[in-house]
Parts: sequence; C-alpha cells; structure tokens
Amino acid sequence: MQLHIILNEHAGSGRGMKRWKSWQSLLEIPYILHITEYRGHGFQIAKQIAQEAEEQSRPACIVIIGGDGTIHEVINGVLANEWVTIGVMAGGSGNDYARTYDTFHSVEELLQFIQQPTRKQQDCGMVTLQGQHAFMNNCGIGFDAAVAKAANDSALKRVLGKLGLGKLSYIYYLIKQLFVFKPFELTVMKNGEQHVFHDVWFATVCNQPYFGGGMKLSPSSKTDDQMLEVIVVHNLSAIKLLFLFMTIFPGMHVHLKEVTQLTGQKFQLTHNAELLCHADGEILAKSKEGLTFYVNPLSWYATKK
Ligand SMILES: Nc1ncnc2c1ncn2[C@@H]1O[C@H](COP(=O)(O)OP(=O)(O)OP(=O)(O)O)[C@@H](O)[C@H]1O
Repeated sequence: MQLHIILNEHAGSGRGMKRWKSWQSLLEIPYILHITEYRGHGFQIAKQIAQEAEEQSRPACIVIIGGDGTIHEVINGVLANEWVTIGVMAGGSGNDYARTYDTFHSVEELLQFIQQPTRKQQDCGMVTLQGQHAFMNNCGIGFDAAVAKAANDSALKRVLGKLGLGKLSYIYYLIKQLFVFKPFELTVMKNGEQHVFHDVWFATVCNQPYFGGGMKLSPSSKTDDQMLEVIVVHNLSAIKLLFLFMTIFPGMHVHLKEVTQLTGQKFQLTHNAELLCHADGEILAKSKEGLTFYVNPLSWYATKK
C-alpha cells in the first residue's frame, strides 16, 4: 500500500503544520508528502493519486493532515475509487469529521493500519449546484453559510486564530448575522410529499451528527445507513435562535417545534431568496432558487481502527 500524506499547513491557523512536525521524525516508512498550495489543490492532488492507483491496480492510503475543508476536497477527488482509503489526522479548527469517523491520534496508530489495513465503506451526500459536489459531513443553505462566509473572509478570524481564539470570531459573526440575515420561505420535496416552511433561518442536509465545530445538529445521522437527514430551523425570532444554538451542542434542539427533521435518500429544496450554500463548511456558491440532494451510498473508504 502506497502512503500519501496531504498536508494543509494553514489548517487550524497553523495547527496542521505543528502536528506534522511532531509526526515527521517518527514516520520511518516510505511516504509521499504533498503540501496544498491553494484552495482546491487537495482535490487535484487526490484525483491524481486515485487515477494512478487505479491505472497501476495498487492500493493507496491518503492521510490528510488538515481540517474539514481539506478532507472535503480530497474525498471529492477519490469518490467511487476502490483503490484509495482515506485516513485523517485532524489538524483543523472545527474538526467535525474527527467527531464521527475514525482518525489517527499517533504515528503508532498509522503504522498499525499500514501493517494491517482495515477500512470501512461510507456514504456521502451529493448536492447539485453548478455541478455535483460530495459532502461527508453536511451541506446547507441560509444563516450558517452566511456566518461561515463572513468569518472566513475576515481578517479578525486569522488574527484570533493565531491566538488560539478562532471560535470567538465565529461567535462575533454569528451575533452580527442575527441582525442582518433575512429568514426565507422553503419547500422540501421528499418522495412526492411537499413540506412547506416559513421564516426559515437555515436548512442543513446531514450525513453525520456534527456541524459547526461540535454542535450535534443531527443526532440520528449515520455515515453508513444510506440515508440523509434534513434539519430545518424555522418560525422563530433572532433571540430564540441564539438560545436554540446553545441547545444544539448537546443535541436537545430536535425536541423543539421550531426544528423539523426529515430522513430520506433524496430531497428537493426550493426557496424564495438567493442564499449562500456551504458543503462541509466550504462555501460552494449562491443558490438562486433551489437544490437537489441525494445520498451516494458506500461511495468511499475510510480507515478503521
Ligand atoms: N496553501 C493554502 N493557502 C490557502 N488556503 C489553503 C491552502 N491549502 C488549503 N487551503 C484551503 O484552506 C481552507 C481551510 O482548510 P481546512 O478546512 O482544512 O482548515 P480549517 O478551516 O482550519 O478547519 P475546519 O474546516 O475543520 O474548521 C480550505 O478551503 C482549503 O482549500
């Protein structure tokens, strides 16, 4: 099995780089190191590795040292390729992937895997928005995407991130967006049933429970059940939304009447305003009218301890 490391030195405001430095001298087996140089580079590198693995019929393990954004790019590059297994050493800020999927916590764990590789097939969600995109965690429209965009574009996030206070910038932009974001109207079609929602703050389609750096948005989501959940937060004031965010961390929000959960394999969402869409926390594009989501069952392999 050929070992590839894809490192995002910038993930977690430099945490990715620090973790790699602590690993590098201990990794006494052959490997190929790839360092991402720009947004989207993880996808290009992974696609190339997957193509070569397939052409040479040689198994490859890609270990990502980075956050959810880098993992998202790499998985998009290797979908439906049975020669590639994805491993992760979490080095990002939010690290929602690491809350559900198996990850490596030490070089010893990685070496054990290389000696005796065990892996597990996982689902991903697919969204159609200016092309097809896969997501391993979640994908959504509305308030959370607006907060992510504002935080990612800000110099404040970079400054606070370097001080280890990255979450503070997220909270700052979350409160700011509470005053400027305009709730929207949403229709969700599932198996021919129509569900209409008013004053929607956000709608997120989930493949696993965690979201936004540890919030348990979709407690019942599983990564291998060939199903997706859509969570719609609707009909509430800005102040109540703030309180609702506090209940999301332990996953208590699902009992509130302002939160609706639907489970299925395919959803069609239509809305009445232009909305930003994120996939695994990465801003994809603006959705003008609607989006289609479907589950792509058992479409990639993750390392299993
Ligand atoms: N050399 C680079 N320069 C700038 N951006 C990069 C570089 N390499 C990767 N990126 C981009 O950095 C972004 C953030 O990466 P990532 O999500 O891994 O870290 P994070 O945001 O700190 O973690 P998390 O998503 O878990 O909160 C991704 O969009 C990725 O494409």
